Amino acid sequence: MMLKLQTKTLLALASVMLVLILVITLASLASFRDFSIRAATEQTRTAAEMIRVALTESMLNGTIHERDSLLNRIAQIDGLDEARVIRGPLVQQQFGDGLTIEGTTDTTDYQVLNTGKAIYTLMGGYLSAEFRATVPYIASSQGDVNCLNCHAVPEGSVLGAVTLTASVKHMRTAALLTIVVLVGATALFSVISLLFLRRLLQPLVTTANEIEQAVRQAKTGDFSVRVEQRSNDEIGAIARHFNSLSEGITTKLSEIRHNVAHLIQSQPMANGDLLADTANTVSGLVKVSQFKQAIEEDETSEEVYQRICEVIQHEFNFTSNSIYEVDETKKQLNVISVNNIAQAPLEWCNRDITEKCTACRAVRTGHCINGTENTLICRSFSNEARQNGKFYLCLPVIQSGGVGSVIQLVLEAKDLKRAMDAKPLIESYLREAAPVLQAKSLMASLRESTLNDAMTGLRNRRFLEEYSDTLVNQCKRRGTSMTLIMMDLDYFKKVNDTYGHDVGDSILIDLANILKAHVRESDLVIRYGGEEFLIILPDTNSEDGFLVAEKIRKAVEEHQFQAGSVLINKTISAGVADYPSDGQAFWQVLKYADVSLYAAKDAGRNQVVRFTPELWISEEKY
Ligand SMILES: Nc1nc2c(ncn2[C@@H]2O[C@H](COP(=O)(O)OP(=O)(O)OP(=O)(O)O)[C@@H](O)[C@H]2O)c(=O)[nH]1
Repeated sequence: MMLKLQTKTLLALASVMLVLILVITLASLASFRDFSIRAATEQTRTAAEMIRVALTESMLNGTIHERDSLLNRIAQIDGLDEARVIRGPLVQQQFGDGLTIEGTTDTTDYQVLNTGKAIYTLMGGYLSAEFRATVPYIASSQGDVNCLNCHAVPEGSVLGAVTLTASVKHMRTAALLTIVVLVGATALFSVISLLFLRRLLQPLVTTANEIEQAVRQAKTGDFSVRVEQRSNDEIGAIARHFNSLSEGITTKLSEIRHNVAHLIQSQPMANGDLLADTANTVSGLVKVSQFKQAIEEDETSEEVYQRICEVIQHEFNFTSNSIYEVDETKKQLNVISVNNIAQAPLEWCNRDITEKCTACRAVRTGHCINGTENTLICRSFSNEARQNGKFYLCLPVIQSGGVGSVIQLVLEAKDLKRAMDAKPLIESYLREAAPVLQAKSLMASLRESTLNDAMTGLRNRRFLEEYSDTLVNQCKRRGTSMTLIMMDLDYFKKVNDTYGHDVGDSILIDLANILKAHVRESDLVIRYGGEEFLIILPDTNSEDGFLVAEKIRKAVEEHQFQAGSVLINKTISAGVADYPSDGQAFWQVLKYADVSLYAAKDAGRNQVVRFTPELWISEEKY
């Protein structure tokens, strides 16, 4: 059980006071007892001396036989209760037993007669009111009267003793009275002190209780509780400072909250704990900023999407999700990832969204599609998923005013609240990702454009420079060969000269289409120079490659090109070389294909020549 501050202080003070009273009582008792004994000792010693003098005088005067009445008179002295003389053995020997009362009565008498030392004692215990003194009379030849004149005893021997009893009752009464007064005064002082202290502690205790209450509330994020300022002393100052601290925290937190709301464009999550909520949201924003830094340094949009996946999975713990991207034509949706797996098959939406991107409601409207309450809001959400109790939240990523991609969270009933709470922060991530994704895709298409030939749409020589290593590595990895076909239009100059460059251009475009139409999707058609084209056939040996080249040659020969208002026929010549059987270096094989092309030209054109080592007569090394 926790003792309150006030109770503890009052208990401590009460204990101190009790001990003080006890000490005062005991000290008073001890000192009064000591004083009583001293006073009674002095009194009885004086009385004993008087009796001795009186007895000596009686002996000298010959009235010793009247000593009985002398002792009775002495016993009448105020404060003395009894005076009794005891005759010692030597005196008894000399003068007989004496009076009956002069015999020894108790051990104290014997002890005094034997030792010659006086005994002073309180009779009957510590608080007794009766004091007894048994004082010996010692034979001495010194002083006024020589005892040895009358007593036939040796010097220093014990003649007898006198036992006196005196009442110390009046002293005890006085002592008890004093103690009562002292204790009473101390008790009164204690009570007054306790009351005063209680009054003094009251504001401190009340303020402390209120602060404790306010701190308790503050721990739950509620800083609205204020403490009443009851005085102008330090306690009042504590209350005042506490209030201004709470005020400051509330204001600053509200300010932070306001700024955070501005940043995430929504009210931050609020579970009632202002501090914890704000801290959570701020740390969420810090992560958003770190995310932004990371994606800016990423190279491709794929890496950015990968990071979005990681955030959704690890930061927000939504494992079922999809990411879709609107393609360049703005007509289709590409699946970027499903459940964090890149380019996985569609799982949560119908196929129609990939064929027509406006089938996706998020793409069509550019708004967040909240399928957490009504899963029928988007018809493209998979029926199967709906029947399996799945919900969804689709967040569009807006780029240049249009939807660039869509992040879809697929949820179970237990995740709905969590998803709605997380939505503003996820949207913050997406807002940061949007311009970066746009920049990456612009960069990619820019880069793509530098690798393509603008007129024919074919890859260009620059692409070949970048891609040749990949092609070679693929061949090595798969253990296959690839065929390079270098081809050139025959007498193309004539076309330009006769029909003009525009006709020449259109013939080149037509030729590019013929070439593309006669190779596989995986083959590469490159505009290598003006009217020179290179076809790369991966995983193809030179025999098959030769057949492809021949097929193309034939197709061109049979094709009629539009030259202004007339149709004309054109032919091509081609040289075929094979990597790696003709050469170990890509550019060497390319040169061999070129050499073969020129051999075809030399042989009369409109033909395909397969490279043979005899064709290579140059000393030039690669
Ligand atoms: N219209 C047009 N002509 C081009 C283009 N690139 C190159 N040429 C022309 O193609 C012609 C090539 O001529 P030549 O190298 O003499 O070859 P050719 O006339 O085809 O004769 P052979 O190759 O020997 O059969 C030149 O007149 C170039 O100007 C282009 O993009 N458009």
